[in-house]
Amino acid sequence: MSHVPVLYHETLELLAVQRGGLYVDATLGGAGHTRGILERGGQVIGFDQDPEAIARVRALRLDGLTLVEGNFRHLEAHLNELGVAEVDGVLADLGVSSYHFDNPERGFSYRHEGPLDMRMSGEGPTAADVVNTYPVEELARILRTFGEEPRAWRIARRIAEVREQQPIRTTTQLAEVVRQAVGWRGAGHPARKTFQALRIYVNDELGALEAFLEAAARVLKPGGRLAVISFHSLEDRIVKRFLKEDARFQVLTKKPITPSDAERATNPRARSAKLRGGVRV
Ligand SMILES: C[S@@+](CC[C@H](N)C(=O)[O-])C[C@H]1O[C@@H](n2cnc3c(N)ncnc32)[C@H](O)[C@@H]1O
Repeated sequence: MSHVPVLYHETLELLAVQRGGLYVDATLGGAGHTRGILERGGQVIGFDQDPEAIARVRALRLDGLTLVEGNFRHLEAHLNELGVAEVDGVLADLGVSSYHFDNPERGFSYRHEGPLDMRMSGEGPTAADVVNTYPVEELARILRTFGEEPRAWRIARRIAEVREQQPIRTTTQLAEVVRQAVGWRGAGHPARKTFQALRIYVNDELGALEAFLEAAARVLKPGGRLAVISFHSLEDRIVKRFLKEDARFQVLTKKPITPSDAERATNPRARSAKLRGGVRV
């Protein structure tokens, strides 16, 4: 298993890494982008809420990297604990990594049989808890809001029927319930949006992103840069609006930077990536 960093050169260029500068990588993952910052002479404080990701990167023993196991929504508090008041750049490459998708035990993929978990941090309610205990109206709202799933009601009702008989415990069980509810017409698995919705909800990804952007604005030095890679329209909308409307930033990306044809061809995970950046004024 490995994770190929998305928009690698574009992100490092946008961050304008300076030798001796201090950077936050809010989403370490496999430390792909972090290695690039370190190679350019920057120091990195790297966050990940997933203990497995932190352990993997710790084993790499990278010079110049300080590790923080925690949610990036608490960026400012963690930096305070480290005695750091301001930094030269902040990067976030949002969502889950290939390590998550490729490990069936984490429950992120409808393609592999595994427990219906989806928690990045391993704490709090699982996707199975949500699917098996939430009222049908609330399930439908989650699928509509976080999956932009037009057939949310139909799927939620089918989930409610099935769980009356027995709880839905695995990824492929849920994928099959969704297929029963809506059929399989177009390209792509019919459960894709349902899985996206549950993942975003279980990890409160949008709430964390909003808190993170606010914190980034407070910890960046004037002239410091913020770079964010998002993978779906809900998070991209939040990043775009924040950079445009917050007077503390000047937008560096009028249009988002997207992967080249070559990157799309070699890394399917990159296909929906959008990179946006701003400079702290
Ligand atoms: C797309 S991967 C990052 C990959 C990394 N840029 C690389 O090149 O190897 C996102 C990582 O961020 C972590 N993550 C997602 N949301 C987070 C949050 N709110 N706080 C801390 N870490 C988070 C995930 O656990 C995952 O390891």
